[in-house]
Amino acid sequence: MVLLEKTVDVSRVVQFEEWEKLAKENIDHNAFTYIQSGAGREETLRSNEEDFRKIKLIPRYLKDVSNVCLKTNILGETLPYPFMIAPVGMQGIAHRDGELATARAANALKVPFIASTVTTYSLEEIAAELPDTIKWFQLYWSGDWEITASFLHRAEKAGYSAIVVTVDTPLLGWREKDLTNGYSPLKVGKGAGNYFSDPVFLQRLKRSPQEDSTAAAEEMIKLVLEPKLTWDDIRFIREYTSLPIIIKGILHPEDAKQALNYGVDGIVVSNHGGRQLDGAISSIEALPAIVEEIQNKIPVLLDSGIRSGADAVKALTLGADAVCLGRPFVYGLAAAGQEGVSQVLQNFIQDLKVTKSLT
Ligand SMILES: Cc1cc2nc3c(=O)[nH]c(=O)nc-3n(C[C@H](O)[C@H](O)[C@H](O)COP(=O)(O)O)c2cc1C
Ligand SMILES: O=C(O)C(=O)c1ccccc1
Repeated sequence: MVLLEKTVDVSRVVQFEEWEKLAKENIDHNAFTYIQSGAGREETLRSNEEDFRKIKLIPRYLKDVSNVCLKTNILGETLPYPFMIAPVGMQGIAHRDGELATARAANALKVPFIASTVTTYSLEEIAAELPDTIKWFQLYWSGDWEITASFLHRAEKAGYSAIVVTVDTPLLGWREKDLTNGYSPLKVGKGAGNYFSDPVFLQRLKRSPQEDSTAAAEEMIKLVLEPKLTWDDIRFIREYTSLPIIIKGILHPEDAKQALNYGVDGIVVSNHGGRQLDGAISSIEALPAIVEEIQNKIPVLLDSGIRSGADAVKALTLGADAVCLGRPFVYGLAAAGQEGVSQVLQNFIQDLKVTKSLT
């Protein structure tokens, strides 16, 4: 029997809310809720969008905008647009082809892709879909040094050109809706692409994932996040990789200063899309003080709440070098796979062009 997937024509889908609606209609309820929801009372999730609305643009005119340039430079590489794909794990919950579909769409538009540690597919399989664009690897720095070293080695070998260390997740946020649903994509093996293909991890197991996938997933969950880590542990990563290190999840100017003290190569101002500390400041509100602290010494990226070209322009104007897209592309993926991601990215690019021209 041939199963016909519902195909949606997304060529005229533009609004974030419309993508969100299509995603909701298209995928499992618990998976959708996992993607959409935030931690606690979702105050930070809401602030991320609301705080963009509080910032107003004051345009300047008569400045020949027949040829606006959207390019940006980060770590010595030129990006055609100031957009990147944020590291989002477990994309297999949104679409069968998961990160592979997203990577194909990003690659075609030369939008850089940040692969998560907890992807459905392995970092090598994802890298193979990204021959024409920048790829970075996001590390969930396991307390198991050997596995961490193995991931760093694999990422370097597969052609990733920077390591993004996420620091806002020493443990998972208090996500009330997922707790109510009893839903965890890791438990059902959707984030195991890298662990289940890792020689060091496989050695640790009594029974292989083929023999007992539930037990293997449980072993993996024990390893993914490590609450003991401190700034000094950054040195370990420095020792094990020659790639640039970018710290993701900075909200306090003092932590931006620490990043400089520890010699990291870039930061991402982020509250993890409101999924970690509820009550945390929005990324866009946190940005100016951090930019002030960094003084252009290293690139500053931002994510959490980017829904339009105007949001991107606000972040760029306040000093970000580029912004990362999270839920918008995930909804595109859930709505229509590679096509959906591609359409979301093209909308962002066109919207940014118009918005930049008008400012
Ligand atoms: C379903 C989902 C999974 C995510 N997984 C990761 C991850 O594995 N690693 C990481 O650093 N951030 C992860 N994030 C956070 C994103 O990288 C990004 O910070 C966030 O989505 C930005 O907020 P926005 O979606 O509201 O734009 C995830 C976000 C979502 C929605
Ligand atoms: O869902 C997330 O936001 C996320 O980053 C994550 C990280 C580790 C395990 C599960 C989810």
